[in-house]
Amino acid sequence: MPLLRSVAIRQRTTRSTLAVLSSPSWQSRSSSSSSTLNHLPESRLNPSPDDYASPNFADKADLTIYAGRGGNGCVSFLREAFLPDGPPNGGDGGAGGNIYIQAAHGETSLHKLARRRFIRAGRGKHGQGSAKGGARGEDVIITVPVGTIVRELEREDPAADEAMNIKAYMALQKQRRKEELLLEEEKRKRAEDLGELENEEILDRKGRPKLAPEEEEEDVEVDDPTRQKWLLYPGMSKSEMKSTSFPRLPRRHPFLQQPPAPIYLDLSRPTPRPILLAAGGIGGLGNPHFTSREHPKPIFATKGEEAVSMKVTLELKLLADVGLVGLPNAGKSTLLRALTNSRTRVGSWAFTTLQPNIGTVVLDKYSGQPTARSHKKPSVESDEASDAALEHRTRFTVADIPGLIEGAHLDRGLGIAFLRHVERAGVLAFVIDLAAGDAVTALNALWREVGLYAQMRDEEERDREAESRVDWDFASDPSRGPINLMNAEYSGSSVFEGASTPPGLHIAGKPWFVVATKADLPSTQANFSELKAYLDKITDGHAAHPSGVEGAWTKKCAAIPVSAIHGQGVDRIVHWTVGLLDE
Ligand SMILES: Nc1nc2c(ncn2[C@@H]2O[C@H](COP(=O)(O)OP(=O)(O)OP(=O)(O)O)[C@@H](O)[C@H]2O)c(=O)[nH]1
Ligand SMILES: [Mg+2]
Repeated sequence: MPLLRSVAIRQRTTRSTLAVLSSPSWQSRSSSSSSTLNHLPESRLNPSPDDYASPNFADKADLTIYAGRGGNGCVSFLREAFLPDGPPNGGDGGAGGNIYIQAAHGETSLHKLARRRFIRAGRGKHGQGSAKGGARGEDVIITVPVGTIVRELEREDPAADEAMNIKAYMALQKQRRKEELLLEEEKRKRAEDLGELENEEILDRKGRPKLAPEEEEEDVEVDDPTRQKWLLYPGMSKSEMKSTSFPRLPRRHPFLQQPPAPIYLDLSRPTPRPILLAAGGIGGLGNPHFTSREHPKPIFATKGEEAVSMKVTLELKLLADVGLVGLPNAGKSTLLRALTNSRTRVGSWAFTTLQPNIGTVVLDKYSGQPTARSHKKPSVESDEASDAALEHRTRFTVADIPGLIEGAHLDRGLGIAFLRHVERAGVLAFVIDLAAGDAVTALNALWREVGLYAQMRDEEERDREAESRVDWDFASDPSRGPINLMNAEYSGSSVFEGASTPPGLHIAGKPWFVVATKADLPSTQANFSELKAYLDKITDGHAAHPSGVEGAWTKKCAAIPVSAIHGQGVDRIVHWTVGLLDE
């Protein structure tokens, strides 16, 4: 045993000496793998490709949500010594859990929801004997990032269907009774016309008019849907069940009204309170509710209501103030690093960035004193909170998205999936690599993709609106429409107002500027001067807006030369952006 131990110790020492011996080579290997891809010294702005933070991210999630169904009422009677036939004491069923949605600042991604796919609220517990009511089902609150859009795709509402069935059944019964009465009257008239002899044949023994045989056959019994809602004392036979007469179903009102279909929510601000998506089913009533003279000992209770289930799709549009748009490898991520504290990935190949990144530019250095002053006067329409934010702008956010390539609007590359994040940005910054060919051509190519994407979105939005309009007509109920509980902007009405706005203007109308990056590289001067001349022409109105959209923003098209990798010229971007944001 001691021998074994000594061998083990020796092995360990040899391994550790090996480690010591090999440490220089290991270090050199690690330094080579973590070195940058260019000759420049490694820094925060020129990091090695593996020096980055990559949070989990998803900007879409399809969910199926199930509200909880109500618990059943209970049929029970008090049983005590010397009290063989006690009064009914069945408890009521608990209500099912509701599903709410809430937008909160802490959330940044939908990846957790995308993985969950199904969300169920708790079901209400059944009532019990001794007048014990069932517990309520547990509610669920879905927390999403600010900037999420919720769209309902499909809904199943068994309670509403049941109510419809009952209504239809009632109408049918009424109609049938009316017809019967008419028939009776007719027969009586006929009987009066004929002599008393035939009279005996037509009227049956009770004096009611006899029905013709074929009429009796036609009379098909339709099952009473209200019977489905009752729950009978356990252990009763089917025939007993059929023969039991039930009282009228009591009218129940849910505590929370199910919002009408289709739900459409634009959660562009944090919601102070959760918003209801699916209301849980109502709990059933216990048998004491049905005690009456005819039913002194009711052997029935009502079942809990089935609850709504629906398919919803969540889409996150990041709410950044500035969107960086550029070809792959243009230097967007480096620029984001230079502007903010972001640790997004940087690499010298196309499609380094695979997911949108958001960074925050802190203007006040956390002192509460903005360095770049906002000159915005408070506007009347916007509410106080946003005014306050504008008055003391201490920070703004920048979104870096994967590079766009030609044909991105046709879903080539990665860009299209992420262009929607730029859609909401207040300002667009086109990042153009001065060392990668003609800057004007690059700018035009980028604008073309963005413009085509914008037009496509407009068409999509219009189609969607048309579809929902058809639905409303069908329902012939003007109050039904996409609800927007937040009073947040409903893009269907505010942005896309039919033929009055040219397609694509909601993006082309945004203020924009060009960041001409990699200006530190040799022979980029001429390229920059050409770009600047082109932008001046656009501002003066001698050249058309590169997107080709009429009425697009051409107020002050600027080009700012920077070297993001050295952090030079970046301050100008900050000042220029604040100026545009406060326009
Ligand atoms: N010389 C120089 N190189 C730069 C500058 N900015 C970025 N680069 C380099 O350009 C390469 C691409 O930079 P990224 O920031 O990853 O480019 P990107 O636009 O985010 O690329 P994708 O994410 O693939 O679209 C990297 O090797 C950077 O070091 C700059 O100002 N000067
Ligand atoms: Mg990138």
